[in-house]
Amino acid sequence: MNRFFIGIVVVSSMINNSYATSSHRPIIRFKNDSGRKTEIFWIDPSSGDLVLQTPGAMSSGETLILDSYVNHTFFIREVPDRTGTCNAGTSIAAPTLAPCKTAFIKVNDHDDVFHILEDITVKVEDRNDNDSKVDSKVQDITDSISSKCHAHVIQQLRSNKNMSPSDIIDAYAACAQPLVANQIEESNKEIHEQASFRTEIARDWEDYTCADFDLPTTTPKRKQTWNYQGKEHEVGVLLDRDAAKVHYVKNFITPEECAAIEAAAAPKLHAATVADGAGGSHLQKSRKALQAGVHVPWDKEEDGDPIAAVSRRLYTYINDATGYNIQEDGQEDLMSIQYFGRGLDDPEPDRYKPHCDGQCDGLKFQNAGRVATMVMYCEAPSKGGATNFRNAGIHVVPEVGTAAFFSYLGSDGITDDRLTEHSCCPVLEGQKKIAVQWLRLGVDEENPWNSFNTLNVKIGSEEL
Ligand SMILES: O=C(O)CCC(=O)C(=O)O
Ligand SMILES: [Fe+2]
Repeated sequence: MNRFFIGIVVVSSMINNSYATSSHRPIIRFKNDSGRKTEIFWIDPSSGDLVLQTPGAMSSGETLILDSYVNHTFFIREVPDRTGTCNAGTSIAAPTLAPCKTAFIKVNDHDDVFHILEDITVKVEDRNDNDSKVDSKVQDITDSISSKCHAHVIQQLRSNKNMSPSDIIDAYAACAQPLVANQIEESNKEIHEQASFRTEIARDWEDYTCADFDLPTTTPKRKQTWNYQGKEHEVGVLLDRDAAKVHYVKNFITPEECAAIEAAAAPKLHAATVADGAGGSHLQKSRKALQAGVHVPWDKEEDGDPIAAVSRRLYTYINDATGYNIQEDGQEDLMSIQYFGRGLDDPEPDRYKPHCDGQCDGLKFQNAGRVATMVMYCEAPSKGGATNFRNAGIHVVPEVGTAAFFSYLGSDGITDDRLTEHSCCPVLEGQKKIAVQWLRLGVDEENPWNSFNTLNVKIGSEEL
């Protein structure tokens, strides 16, 4: 076989359409950019059977073209090499016989290209991803509106030769306005459909990833080092957007610092609560853990107090990573959170379902809200308990001493649009102990965090 051949396989008849939810049949492409062999299966929704679409596996560089149906799901699997090993020769931490990586995708009504990447994650090239397609679509729309209105104005000019330049402009505007409004409505509808599709995929991803105890921490986009007081820390940059950053930082918290936080928390541990959306917070099923706030003794910082030391380190890291320039005055206490595993069969395990710590609605930031979080892992469970960012496809497996940092406010004052939504997967075996600092912007000594309710409205200033 010609070794420069880039295979393209077209399959159209292997999938039956009895479960189609739309008459549109998107043409989808799987492009194997993973550098290894993969197999793609269609999941038959009636039986759950995996139907192989790539007999003999798909080599790296090959493209598989399918005409599919909206809502159909495909399962992608890395094929072990001749030695039975997966991930061989990659930058992914790959001990021999590391588990083969897998992924799922769901088809929407676009003719999408699914790029299978090195770590068998899937990057979807859709209209949003592809600037040139967006540009040409915008061009098509403006061309269509302007040619319609041009014709309309010419017609008016023919019947009324005395039109003044301002009449002509008015006539053009009267024609274009409803067309533009109509187009905006159409676009909003499309954005809404895409958002609900993403939410659906994210829900599946959350369930699959939390159930996969062997899933490693997502491979960072890049690694860098952070130097603090003469010590180098490895940083993995997992997500790097202006309004949404996720990093891990290794060797961030010491056993002594963890012990000091846990000792201060021990007498005050109580069931954790969740903001109720009406300004207060209550016990909720979505969050099952024990927690206690730990006051940071800033006055003992100079004496080397371990809680103050790790707190200073985390404020410095967050300001270095974001430029927010957050000060410690008026901030929330450090929170010690503990989850206990009660076995694989526990119907209601300790966990924290997907949530945002602060505002993540893609809207203007409301003063005094949370803008960043530092989760520091002091004890790691043996099964479950990863921190999972389902909308960003990021999974952080707790490792004692490591911290997960995330921030959710852009430099333009607009908050993240759900990419930093995260969960603590069910903790099934062992214990997970973390120290969490939620950081706010706009609080200070005179306006501390608890002078605002959970809607960030200053207490006493609510409109009646
Ligand atoms: O347990 C974790 O990994 C995340 C905890 C969390 O999201 C929180 O306390 O806000
Ligand atoms: Fe959280």
